Amino acid sequence: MDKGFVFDNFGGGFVGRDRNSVWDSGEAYIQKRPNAMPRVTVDEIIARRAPERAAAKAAAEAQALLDDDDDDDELDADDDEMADSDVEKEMLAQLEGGELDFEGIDDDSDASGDGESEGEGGEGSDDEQEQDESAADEDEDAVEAHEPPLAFTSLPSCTLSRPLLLALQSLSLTVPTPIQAECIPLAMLGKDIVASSATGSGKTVAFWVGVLERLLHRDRKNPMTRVVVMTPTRELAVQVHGVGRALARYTDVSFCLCVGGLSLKVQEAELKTRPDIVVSTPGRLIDHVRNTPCFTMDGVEVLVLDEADRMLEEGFRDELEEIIGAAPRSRQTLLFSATVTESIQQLTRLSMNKPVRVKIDEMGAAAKGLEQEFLRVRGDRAGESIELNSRSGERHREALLVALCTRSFSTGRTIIFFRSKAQAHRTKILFSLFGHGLERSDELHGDLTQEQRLSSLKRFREGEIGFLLATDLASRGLDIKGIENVINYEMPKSIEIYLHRVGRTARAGRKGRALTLVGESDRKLVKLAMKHAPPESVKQRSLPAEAVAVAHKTLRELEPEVKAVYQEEREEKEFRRGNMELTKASNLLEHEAEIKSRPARTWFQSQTQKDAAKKLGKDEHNSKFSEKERKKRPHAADEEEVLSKPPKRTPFSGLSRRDKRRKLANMEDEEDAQRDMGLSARAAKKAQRPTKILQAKPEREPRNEVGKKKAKKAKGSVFDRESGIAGDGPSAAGGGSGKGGEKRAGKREREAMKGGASGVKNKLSKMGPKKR
Ligand SMILES: Nc1ncnc2c1ncn2[C@@H]1O[C@H](COP(=O)(O)OP(=O)(O)OP(=O)(O)O)[C@@H](O)[C@H]1O
Repeated sequence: MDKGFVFDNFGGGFVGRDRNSVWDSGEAYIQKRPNAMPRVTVDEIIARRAPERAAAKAAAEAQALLDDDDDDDELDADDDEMADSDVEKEMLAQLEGGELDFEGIDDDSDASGDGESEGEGGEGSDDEQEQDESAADEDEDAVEAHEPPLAFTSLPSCTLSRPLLLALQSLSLTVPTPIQAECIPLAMLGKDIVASSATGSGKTVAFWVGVLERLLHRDRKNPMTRVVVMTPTRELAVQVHGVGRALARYTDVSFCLCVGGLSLKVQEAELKTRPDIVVSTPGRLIDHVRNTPCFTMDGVEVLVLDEADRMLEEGFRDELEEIIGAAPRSRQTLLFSATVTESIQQLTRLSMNKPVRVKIDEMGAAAKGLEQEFLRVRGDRAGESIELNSRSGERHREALLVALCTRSFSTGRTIIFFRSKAQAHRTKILFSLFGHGLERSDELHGDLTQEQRLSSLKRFREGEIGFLLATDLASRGLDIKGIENVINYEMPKSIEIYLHRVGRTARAGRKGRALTLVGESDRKLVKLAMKHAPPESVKQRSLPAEAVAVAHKTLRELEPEVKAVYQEEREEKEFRRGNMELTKASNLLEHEAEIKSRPARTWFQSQTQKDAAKKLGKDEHNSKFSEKERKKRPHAADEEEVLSKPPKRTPFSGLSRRDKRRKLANMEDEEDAQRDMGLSARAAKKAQRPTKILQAKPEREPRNEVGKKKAKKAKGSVFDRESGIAGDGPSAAGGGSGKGGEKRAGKREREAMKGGASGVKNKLSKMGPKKR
């Protein structure tokens, strides 16, 4: 392995301008429904409302001319607005007071903050970046001018086939990255692999080359699906599929992309041709396994899980178990991710064959060219006037974001991550209304149609828009050339999610910048993020108070318009729903016979189960650092401890569903057997009991209610009382706890059973006289 590996200048962006041929937008798989109403976008609604807005603006200006005292208007504002202006004042005071420095981040490293407030410094850093870019471009030209080295010839101990070498060369991939150098030979040998390396280090090529090389030697007379590659998101599947096809362009290997949200029919038709490779998301793959007659996983020789740790999280786990169960045990399994967690270790123990662990970078290390900035959001502390997630707290963040995006993040492409779809959508509305370049933005999250999602991504990668407002749907694997900045609107809930998000920039040896808005409660995660970063790459950013205040004021003025857009969206949605119902009904009337004759599809999960799994997944994804946990462990020495803590083991941990069921059944059988044994022991003892015992009633002391209850519990079984065990002390009769007593008595009974009926007899004969 080349320890001193440095990326050449071609790297960074399978789907960028330079590698357009790799990118397959997945459009071919989109099923066009002629009768379906297209969804209206935020931009369309805003454009439609333009005349209304202009009229409202004109009216407001006219009113302003008539009304001299603007300040009085401000005072008339409702409570909310008062709260906002309070926020503004407080913010200004804090910012002007220079309170923005926070512990945990090197105080010496706030140069960028100073630069920002001076204005020129911020510009300067952008210039530097541009210079870097142009130098990089020049270098590219220079390298293109002379003959490039033959691709991947430096791979130790293996030789790749010519079609693959040619494809690698055509993609300007000449020297294998460390993860590729390690994994390709192992994959070609058919070994199971668990591989991890930093984001943007070339893991996709690492598994594709090994897989494709194996496929070149397949039995062509017997076509079948031999390789299944799975990814957690549809967009990543589209990208991975595109890279695979580009690498296989000089071979006869065939592919099929099977992801949710795209046409089932197109996929079914392709699966009929028995493609060598299927790239899929788990849900859709199960659908095909169950419902597409010609598709089976019986011939699968290689199973690849990209972003494997995510796939093993709640929400995907059950699906994955079903898929793994459907593939032959003799298959080769390859797991790749930048973050390898305990869940992967569990899988390796269960369903992999002596996997080789390849680890290039330290867990928690971000890409080398990444500059990490943190901007403190004041008032996120509990008890302060601006509460986290309160409306005013949210507006404070929005103002900071807008100020950032109109200033130092206004150039280059920026991906902004949000925890919720709702906030991503609201920000899209705000950006579009705000203008000043922010309207060049699109959203990417699960509330959009697949067509819209792919279109957003396409526009972003082609540079049509500068801001992609995304949820964690886009946090893993996406490799888009030219993403210079990542902004985290809020700190994600775990260090893994943080690493994946910021890993969308600074890929393949390029430089990039990630800025995170952090609150007081995020301090520990910030420390964790800094742990593996060189000190000079971590900076604290501040913003001029005036810029934030201006943004705040404008956003507040836009609020009525935001509400109007929401209203239009609601109406639009209702209308679309009605239209859909109508189309459905008319289809049913027109094609009733055909629809009813279709074989019923079977589903892996019902909609309720699906929703529950989705929710669980979401909770697990977002709650690695739940507030509850924080409160419970306020003095935890190191948050990493929490991360590395293995999940609580239950008797069923790590078992497949079938084994779980089997174990449960065995346990139930055992319980039944024990219960039967107990019953027969009791029956045996009963038979041995003297028929009549004449005993004077002991004199009873008066007891209070509690005493009565205790006495009732302490009575134990008839056997205990009569055999005298009860008299041995409170514990013997279960005096302390009725249950405990019963348990102990049960044990004795079992012991007695072990010794057989004679043992019982002996014991009883020993006890009998004592009692009597
Ligand atoms: N051998 C190579 N030489 C130069 N560039 C490469 C090489 N291999 C891959 N790259 C570039 O590295 C970039 C990142 O690759 P890839 O998407 O596979 O990273 P990754 O490790 O899977 O990242 P993530 O963890 O974010 O999924 C790609 O744009 C590709 O162009």
